Amino acid sequence: MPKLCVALDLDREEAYRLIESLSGYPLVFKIGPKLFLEAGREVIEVVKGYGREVFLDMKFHDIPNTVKLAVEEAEKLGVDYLTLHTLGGREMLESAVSARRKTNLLGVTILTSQGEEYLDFIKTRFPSVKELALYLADIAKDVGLDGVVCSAQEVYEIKRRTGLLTVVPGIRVSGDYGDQKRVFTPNKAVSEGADIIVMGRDIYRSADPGKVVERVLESLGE
Ligand SMILES: O=C(O)c1cc(=O)[nH]c(=O)n1[C@@H]1O[C@H](COP(=O)(O)O)[C@@H](O)[C@H]1O
Repeated sequence: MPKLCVALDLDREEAYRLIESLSGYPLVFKIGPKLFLEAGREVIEVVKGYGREVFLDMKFHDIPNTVKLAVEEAEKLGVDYLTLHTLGGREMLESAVSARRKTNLLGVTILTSQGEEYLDFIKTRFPSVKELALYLADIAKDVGLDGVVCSAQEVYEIKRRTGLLTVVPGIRVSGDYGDQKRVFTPNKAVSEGADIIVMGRDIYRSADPGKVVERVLESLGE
């Protein structure tokens, strides 16, 4: 059964209100840098207190030793999912895997806010963003990551090639794309092979977040 992940790109108080109001639904809650810097580990405890899964989205991209130390700390926090950039390179990813115990390590391939213009500097090797995302997903598989973050544009091919857990942001039910470029509906993403879809603004900016969550879960067959 695919999962819905709610991105809590909010203030501490707003995030706590939203977590509480949505705590009855089987959701994954994603904590990014803004909320983590403001609320710290307390927000992780709040989510866990409701018995829900925690996705700590720090998107590490640093030298191998620094990333390894960060993964060790995330393990101590007991988060369920943790992100790092596959563009950080094979050695960095292997170093992260060496520190991983229980947390699902997710390699971000190409951000959903990036489009074809991103490729200008590596065009000779990769004719499209999709090709580059596939290449990075293959590395993620190779080094032993648990999953990848990718757009719905390439998730089918990534799933087919790697069998990894697939996490797909850039999901919209409204027409307001904001900064996202590669955008798909929940159904389309899931039918292409997404295991977890990530939704932020369409939920937390809605007048009735619970209703949006219910509709999305319903359409996913919950
Ligand atoms: O790693 C992520 O979660 C992520 C990767 C990516 O390629 N694109 C992307 O949008 N995200 C995250 O997914 C969420 C999407 O939020 P909305 O665009 O508001 O639905 C944000 O928290 C982003 O940080």
